[in-house]
Amino acid sequence: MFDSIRTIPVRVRPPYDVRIGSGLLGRCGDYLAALLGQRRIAVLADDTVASLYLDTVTAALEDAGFAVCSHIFPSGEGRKNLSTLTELLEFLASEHLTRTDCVAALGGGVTGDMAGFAAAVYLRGIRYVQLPTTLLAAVDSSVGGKTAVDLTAGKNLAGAFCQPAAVICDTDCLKTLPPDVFADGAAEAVKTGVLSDEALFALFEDGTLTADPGEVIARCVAYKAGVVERDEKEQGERKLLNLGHTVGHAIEKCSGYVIPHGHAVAAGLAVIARAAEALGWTEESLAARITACLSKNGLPTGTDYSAEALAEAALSDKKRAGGDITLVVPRKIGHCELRKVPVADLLPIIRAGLEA
Ligand SMILES: NC(=O)c1ccc[n+]([C@@H]2O[C@H](COP(=O)([O-])OP(=O)(O)OC[C@H]3O[C@@H](n4cnc5c(N)ncnc54)[C@H](O)[C@@H]3O)[C@@H](O)[C@H]2O)c1
Ligand SMILES: O=C(O)C(=O)C[C@@H](O)[C@H](O)[C@H](O)COP(=O)(O)O
Ligand SMILES: [Zn+2]
Repeated sequence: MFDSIRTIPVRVRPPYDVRIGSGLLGRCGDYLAALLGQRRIAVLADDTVASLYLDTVTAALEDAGFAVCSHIFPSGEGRKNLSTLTELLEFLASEHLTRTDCVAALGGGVTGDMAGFAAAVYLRGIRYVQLPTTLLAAVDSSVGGKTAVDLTAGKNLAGAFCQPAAVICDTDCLKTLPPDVFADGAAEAVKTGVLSDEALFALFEDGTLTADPGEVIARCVAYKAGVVERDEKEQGERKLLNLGHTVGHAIEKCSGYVIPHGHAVAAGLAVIARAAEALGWTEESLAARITACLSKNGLPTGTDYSAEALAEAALSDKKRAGGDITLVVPRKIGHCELRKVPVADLLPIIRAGLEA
């Protein structure tokens, strides 16, 4: 028997559902056929994920009447670039996909971001669905419609807002994740807990994440869906979802994208929490609580890169506007704020977070 399916609506225009449960990949065909009508679908996956799940997904889609083609590319953030995007677009064109057809992003956040971007620009936009297979993609990247690739100058610098038509999250996929990749997802989940409320954050302090990931995914998705519904194009509130990312993206860039996103965000979250406490912006002992929670989930709480290197790398951040940059500052669990500071202040702020 299958576990129950949790369904979280995302009320953007047009709205879509995030379905979370065990065994969903093997049953995705009928659901998608009912949603999209039977048509052609291009499944895009990295090599690791393809070897694990492509046969299951292809069979489920074909059984439901879809004509399926698939394209496999090498895994890793180092491949989230314009060259792979071009490869995906050329594949869709070579298969003569039309505007009534669909793309399926089968994989983690790298695949979801790139396949979503390809779907956003191919023929000026065709529909796509997210089939997240990492914890990070389940709790964060598959929802909300941010798609992107990295440029030499920095992280996610070319992209589009483009919402998926559906998100189908099969929690069984988490069973094949290496511990470090599971931890990457924990970083975004802890971030969500800090933004959301004490009750969600407590789940990551007490180990519920590993005991009941379906519940945690549903709660993180519900929080993110609310933010996206209120501010789809990141004009204000949605910037809060970048908590830990100013320094996190800088760490990724300094490492040449060898340090994965989740680990970098964890370190970035610890740095901004310590800086905020040292500068008197936040309640005492919050940084210690956040860093303890990150450690408990197998994540780093610091970095070897210098404040100078990180501040320089952060200059390409999308929250920079002219001479100012907007930071996401934790005040207490369940309350973070946007704080605009002169770019020149970034170095002493990061230094405070590294030294505290
Ligand atoms: N669009 C958004 O809102 C958003 C949000 C958060 C992060 N992101 C992006 O997501 C990316 C990180 O995503 P990620 O951590 O999922 O990385 P990823 O997609 O590279 O996956 C990590 C590794 O796990 C492997 N993998 C995936 N599923 C597996 C499974 N079930 N079993 C075994 N191995 C599996 C992959 O092949 C890869 O090697 C970054 O590029 C980040 O910028 C985007
Ligand atoms: O959905 C959002 O909004 C986020 O900021 C979620 C982040 O976890 C994610 O890493 C996102 O890709 C960052 O976007 P960026 O605009 O800062 O590149
Ligand atoms: Zn992120």
